[in-house]
Order: sequence, then structure tokens, then C-alpha cells
Amino acid sequence: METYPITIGGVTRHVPLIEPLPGRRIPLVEFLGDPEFTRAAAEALRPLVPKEAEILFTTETSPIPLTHVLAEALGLPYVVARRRRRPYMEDPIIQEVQTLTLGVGEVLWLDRRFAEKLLNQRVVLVSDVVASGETLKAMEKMVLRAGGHVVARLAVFRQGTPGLAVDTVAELPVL
Ligand SMILES: O=P(O)(O)OC[C@H]1O[C@H](OP(=O)(O)OP(=O)(O)O)[C@H](O)[C@@H]1O
Repeated sequence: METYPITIGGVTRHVPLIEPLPGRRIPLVEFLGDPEFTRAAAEALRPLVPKEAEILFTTETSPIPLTHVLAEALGLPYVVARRRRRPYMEDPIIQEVQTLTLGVGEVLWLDRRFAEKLLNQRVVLVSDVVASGETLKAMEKMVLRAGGHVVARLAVFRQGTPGLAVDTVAELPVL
């Protein structure tokens, strides 16, 4: 498999090149199962978190370890929007997202008990990669619906031109 070198905070990984859409190859960054790379990315992201931040908000799947490490370093809580409805969810916030990364529409789910943690809070959106920006837009809508205030939108990697302002630490190529 063809790979591409990605370096963040002095840690390099040779990640697979995938072709989610014909003629568009992108490096596939993965934090799951890689504590050293995850720590390096969280450390790089940490200075971008505003001092007034009260809680972090992320999505399944790959951004979860990143957000966990970042939250621990900052001493902040975090909540995670799920990509599938779980049977135990009660009165969840349900938000559609059109992500170009996979070429298909998706839905984010946030159980009410977690949505309540965002009420009147200064929330930082955290992702691993921002491409179209549609996932972050959907997350921002969820925060507003939960009664919170977004104070920063952060992603480790930017890929292409997102449709909203996002603070990132590195650029991924579209090959
Ligand atoms: O800016 P966008 O175009 O919305 O793309 C960014 C999204 O794509 C990736 O998730 P992916 O769908 O690969 O899911 P995963 O985290 O479960 O791997 C990433 O974690 C973001 O959620």
C-alpha cells in the first residue's frame, strides 16, 4: 500500500493513501491505537484552546483519543457525538451532516444527558481533520441547540478549504 509521511510535534507516521472519490487521493490519519502520535497532536493543539474554554465537544471515532488526551491536559470535561443511535439514548439531539470526506450524508446523535453538559458552557469543537467543514458545522448547530456557546473550532489537520473558519496546526495534501 502506498503511504505518505505525516509529522506532528516531531512524531512521524507513514499513513496509507486512500481514494475516497475517484481522482482524489488523501492521507488517512488515524489516532486510534497510537498514544505517541495522539499525545503529539494534542500538545500541538493545546495552545489553540482559548483560556475561557469550559468543555470540549467532539465526534466518533478517530477524534476521541485526541480529545481525551487534550481534555486531560487541560483539566476539562468533554462530550462525544455518536454516529449511530444507541438504544439507551433518551431525547437525543439529532443532526444531519453532509460530509464530502466519505461522499455520503451522516447523522450525529447526542444523548440528552450529554447535551445538558453543554448548556450555558463555552464550548471548543475538536476534530482530527477538517475537510469540507460540514462535520464542524453540524457540531456547532448541536451546541447551539443544546444552549451552549462555541468559542473555538479546532482541528489538527486541514485538508482543502473548509467552508468555515477553523484553527489548525498542519495541512494535509490532496494528491
Ligand atoms: O470536514 P468534513 O468534510 O466534514 O470531514 C471531517 C470529518 O471526517 C473525519 O471523520 P470520518 O468520517 O473519517 O470518521 P471517523 O472519525 O470515524 O474515522 C473527521 O474525523 C471529521 O469528522
